[in-house]
Amino acid sequence: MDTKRDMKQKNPWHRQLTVVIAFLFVWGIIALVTTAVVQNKPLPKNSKYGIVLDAGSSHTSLYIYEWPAEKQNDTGVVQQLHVCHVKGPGISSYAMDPEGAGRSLQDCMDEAKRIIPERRHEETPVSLGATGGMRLLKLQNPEGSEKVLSSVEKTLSSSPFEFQGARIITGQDEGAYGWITVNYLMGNFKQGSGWLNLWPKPETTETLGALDLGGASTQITFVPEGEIESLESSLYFQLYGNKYNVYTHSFLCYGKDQALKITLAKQLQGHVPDSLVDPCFNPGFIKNMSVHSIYSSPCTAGESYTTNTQGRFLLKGTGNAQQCRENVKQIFNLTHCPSSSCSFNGVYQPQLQGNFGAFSAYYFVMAFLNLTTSERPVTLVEVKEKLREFCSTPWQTLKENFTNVKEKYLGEYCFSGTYILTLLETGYKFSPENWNTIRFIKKIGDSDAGWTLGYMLNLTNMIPSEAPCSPPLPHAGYISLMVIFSLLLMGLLVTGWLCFGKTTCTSQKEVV
Ligand SMILES: Nc1ncnc2c1ncn2[C@@H]1O[C@H](COP(=O)(O)OP(=O)(O)O)[C@@H](O)[C@H]1O
Ligand SMILES: [Ca+2]
Repeated sequence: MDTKRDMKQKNPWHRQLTVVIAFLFVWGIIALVTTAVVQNKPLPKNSKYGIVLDAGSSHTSLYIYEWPAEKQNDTGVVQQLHVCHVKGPGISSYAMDPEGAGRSLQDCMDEAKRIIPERRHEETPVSLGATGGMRLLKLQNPEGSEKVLSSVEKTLSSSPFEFQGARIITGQDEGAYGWITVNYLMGNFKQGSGWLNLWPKPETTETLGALDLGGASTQITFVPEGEIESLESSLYFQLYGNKYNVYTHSFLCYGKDQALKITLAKQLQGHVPDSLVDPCFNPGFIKNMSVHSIYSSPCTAGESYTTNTQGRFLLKGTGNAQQCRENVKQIFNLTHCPSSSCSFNGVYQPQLQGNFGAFSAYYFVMAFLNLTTSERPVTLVEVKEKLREFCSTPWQTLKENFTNVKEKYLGEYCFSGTYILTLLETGYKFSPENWNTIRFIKKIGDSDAGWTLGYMLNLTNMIPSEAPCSPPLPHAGYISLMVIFSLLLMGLLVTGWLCFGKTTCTSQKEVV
């Protein structure tokens, strides 16, 4: 005991040194933990925004998208923040009042100004894409369509946002961007990065086909199994390092509103009577129609006709789904096919492949008919049975049961449902066997299925062709590992020092 006390007395620095090292050790741990906590504190939300206006044949919608500024190249980070529905008809209806087209967008633009933080306005891209309605107007009245585009351009470019153009997009682009949207939202464009991704990626990643039904045009887009025979229907994408050969076709005039005009024109066969009995409308349904509204479209312009003196006729429903299907079938020409396989009107289509998401009017109509919400997929037989039952319901009963549904839509659901069935079965060749590959969808997550998101991702270069290089560990993981390893090292150091210190003491003791 005396020897020990002697030693401490002999070495007065020993205790102080231990205290200093212990203090440094504790301080070091506190510093490390504080750094980790501060570094991993969630950053304040730093979002960027983009605006796309979908100028459809029947209406215009303004979509606002949002994404975290630091992650814009990752897959699946862009989300729909808001949608504003423009009051009034689609911009193609303003050919006689082009200024009205631009004016109609103002309310939604003001709404976008309120929603997007002001400091982001200048850098927020805004663009407008017009689809089937404007494609038809351009065919019929090129000057009118230019005036309408200039008018909407004036409104958009006078907003504080970064104007990126107002243009008519091609049917091929409409199909392609719809396909990109649904697959982006489904997370199908998997990124290959990180140290855990040591395996080579499979050649083909499963993607979802896209079926879009509008009022003026309709698109089908999917990745087929083999080669795509026709160059004009073939798209090649390299996204996040994956390669895709995509088939797409857009049928102008086969949107449901134009298809109705063609179906009616086929029944009139150029002679307009005072009344037309039509199986595609409910029994008791009567509508006074103008002959001009049917024949003024470029989709029916080929047909010559003679009309009665008033230029109007009464459309009278009989509600017979089977006969309606026969009438609708007549607008699909199945007699010639110059390729190995076709959909209709001699248009090449490879064998259907994989699952499909059907959106836009496909969804509106099938949702109304209760053909989307079942736990299990609805069969083709059930769709036909539902249509038979719905079409035969008297118009008066429908009106009483669905007081909150727009009368224009309600009156057309029998035709629209039958048209969808015929387009999918007779047109695209879906059968009872692969009918269950179709899902009728409105949204994926919080974002609407449609072409606008894909359009914006492309316009702003947000889908890289190669997977972006990212560090093998996420930031939080990196900091945590650094702290753990540092603690381990310090622990080792202290243990070593204590042991070393003890040995020295012991040997000192022995020596003393
Ligand atoms: N609730 C609804 N029920 C039935 N049809 C609807 C409903 N909402 C929209 N539609 C229809 O969806 C279609 C949308 O087409 P739109 O995008 O305007 O045309 P396009 O894509 O051919 O330019 C129109 O036929 C419109 O009448
Ligand atoms: Ca559309």
